[in-house]
Amino acid sequence: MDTEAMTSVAIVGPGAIGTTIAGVMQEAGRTPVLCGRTSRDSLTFHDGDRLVTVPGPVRTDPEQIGRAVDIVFFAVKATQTEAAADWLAALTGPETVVCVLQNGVEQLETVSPHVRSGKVVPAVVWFPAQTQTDGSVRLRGDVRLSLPDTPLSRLIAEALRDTRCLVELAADFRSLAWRKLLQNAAAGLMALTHRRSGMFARADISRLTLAYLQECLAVARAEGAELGDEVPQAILDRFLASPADMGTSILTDREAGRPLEWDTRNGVIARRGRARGIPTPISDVLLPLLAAASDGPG
Ligand SMILES: NC(=O)C1=CN([C@@H]2O[C@H](COP(=O)(O)OP(=O)(O)OC[C@H]3O[C@@H](n4cnc5c(N)ncnc54)[C@H](OP(=O)(O)O)[C@@H]3O)[C@@H](O)[C@H]2O)C=CC1
Ligand SMILES: CC(C)(CO)C(=O)C(=O)O
Repeated sequence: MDTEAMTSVAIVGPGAIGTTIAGVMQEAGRTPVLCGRTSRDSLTFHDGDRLVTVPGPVRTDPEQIGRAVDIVFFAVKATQTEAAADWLAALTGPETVVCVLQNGVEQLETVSPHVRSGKVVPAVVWFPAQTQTDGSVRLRGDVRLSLPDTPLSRLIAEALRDTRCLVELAADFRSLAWRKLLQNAAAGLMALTHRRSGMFARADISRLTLAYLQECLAVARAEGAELGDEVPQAILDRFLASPADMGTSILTDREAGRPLEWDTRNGVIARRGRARGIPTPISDVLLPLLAAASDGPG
């Protein structure tokens, strides 16, 4: 994998995040192989200024994949990892590197068992993107990823070189990943209320968010994340500074009646807290509500 020209790239999960990464590669003159669940001729994303079309087709049958690629961006929801595992089997060989574009702190545990090379790079995805009713993707921020500072991550950064996706190699990836998880955990409140960022301006929601983030922070620190006392307020301030109509991918799923990534984004706090003897009373109330909003009878 010495030169850019030789690097073959596939995107599994051409949704909001997968389409954005396909789009930035397309802008730089590199068209990835698109692998999804729904057959489509092309993908489109726009950011207000630019509209980018990525030629397809979106392939839907892993058995039609003839050979392994160099790099896979794996961007299905965490709830869809098992169902998409056949793509990983078809696309990966001994040298393939899989970069997991999912929220959470457990990508290595959940995705590695499906990757024969064992070469898996977790990512923190910082940008908001949302699929619109016409199937196009709306990008609402600068395209930015953080990866652990390792040789495998440098191959991913190289594949995205000269695109508008900023790739940061983080010395303390664990802390960054937990910082992002805390943001996602708080965003889970939007899925419960069916409201967008504007709701954080309510005094009662602000108080609940801060109390919940304190609980999450205690667990994150016990897990080895180095996060300061200012983090809960900084996360709340970020929601307050966002456009009032800014949503989150778990709210998009809630509105579409799809399964929610509640365990990956919120359940993990209670699970890890329990394992470390840290009480999580707020999670203990929120989790059954998120779980019931996602799965099961009624
Ligand atoms: N959206 C955002 O702003 C952000 C999302 N994230 C995280 O990124 C990850 C991806 O989220 P997002 O892009 O929003 O999710 P989307 O639901 O928009 O995209 C998921 C894509 O995966 C496809 N898919 C589902 N099952 C399979 C399968 N078995 N095989 C192949 N493709 C499949 C879906 O197909 P179909 O179209 O048929 O449903 C869809 O195209 C999540 O972990 C999320 O939390 C992180 C930061 C920001
Ligand atoms: C964009 C962001 C940060 C909002 O919570 C996110 O991670 C998501 O939508 O899943």
